[in-house]
Amino acid sequence: MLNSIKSFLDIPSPMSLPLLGHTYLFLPGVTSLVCPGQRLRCISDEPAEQLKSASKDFMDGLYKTLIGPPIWKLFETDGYKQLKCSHQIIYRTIESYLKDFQKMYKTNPNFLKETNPFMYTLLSNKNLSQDDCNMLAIEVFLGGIDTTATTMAFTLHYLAQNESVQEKVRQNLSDDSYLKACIKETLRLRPTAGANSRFLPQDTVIGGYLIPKNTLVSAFSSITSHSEEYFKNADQYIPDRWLRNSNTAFHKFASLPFGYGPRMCPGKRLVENEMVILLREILKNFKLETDSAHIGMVYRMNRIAEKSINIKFLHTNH
Ligand code: HEM
Repeated sequence: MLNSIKSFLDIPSPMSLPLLGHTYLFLPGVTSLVCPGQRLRCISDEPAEQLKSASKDFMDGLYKTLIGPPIWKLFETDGYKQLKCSHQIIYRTIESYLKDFQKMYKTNPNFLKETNPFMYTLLSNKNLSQDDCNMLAIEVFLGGIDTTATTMAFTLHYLAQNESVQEKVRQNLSDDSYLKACIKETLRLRPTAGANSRFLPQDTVIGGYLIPKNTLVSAFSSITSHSEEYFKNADQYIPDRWLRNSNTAFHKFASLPFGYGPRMCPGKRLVENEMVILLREILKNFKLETDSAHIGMVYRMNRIAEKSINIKFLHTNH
């Protein structure tokens, strides 16, 4: 059955979400041009704070708006108001930054190409309108906020819980592969996306069933990634299973935290690098401890921790 996931996730379907008078384009490939750290570095402190709180409201508002019957189409519900207000803040902030980049593109395109290839690619694409550029830039922020924060927080939680794994990370800090294995193991146990979904553009046979065109099909890899059928000791945090030299083999579609195919997450490489850099700095300087035992996930727009993740950071030189 897992092999059949490929048949529909591989569909190069264009996807757009018309909302709030704009169209979210989700163009594959475009956001993958963002360098690590760039999306945070180009925004100064105060607007970054505003964006942070607006993006939380945006995710909450979007969830409340899309989860129930669409009464927001008849009148503005509280969720819709939250969504609209946060969207305006995000849109205005990004728009003003984009204007600065546009000036730079006109006066010194080569400098922009070197220092911000993402913005250069957006602005030099003649098929994109001003609104398209704004929406794609917004995607880079919104696509990566909750997902990255949740994965970071859970990785710190698992490392705090598993002292021997934490020590092994510290001993292998110069080599990214063990830290990457920890991130993969966090995403296996606590993936921020419950499922990967596609609307079928044509009638498609999946796992022996004929599914009609336009049906929304979801592969719940958050279930298979937790299943003993695919992972031995599935409930345990064992990053070693992801190392190249480990003897454990498992199906490549059993854990798909970044999706698969033309619409898979374009932020994957960026976020892996960001998290490795941050985790390495934290573990160099701090020993992690926690009193929390099990922390599950709840569904919002992305899956997030069901409660606060509390971690003690103890200076290693004390
Ligand atoms: C741990 C962090 C992240 C996780 C777990 C994650 C996960 C995902 C998943 C599961 C999808 C849907 C893939 C599919 O349907 O096949 C997705 C799509 C997307 N992600 Fe991420 N993501 C993360 C970070 C980021 C970051 C940092 C960015 C931006 C820099 C980003 C931008 C996007 C965009 C734009 C899409 C839509 C792609 C499309 O539809 O073509 N993500 N992500």
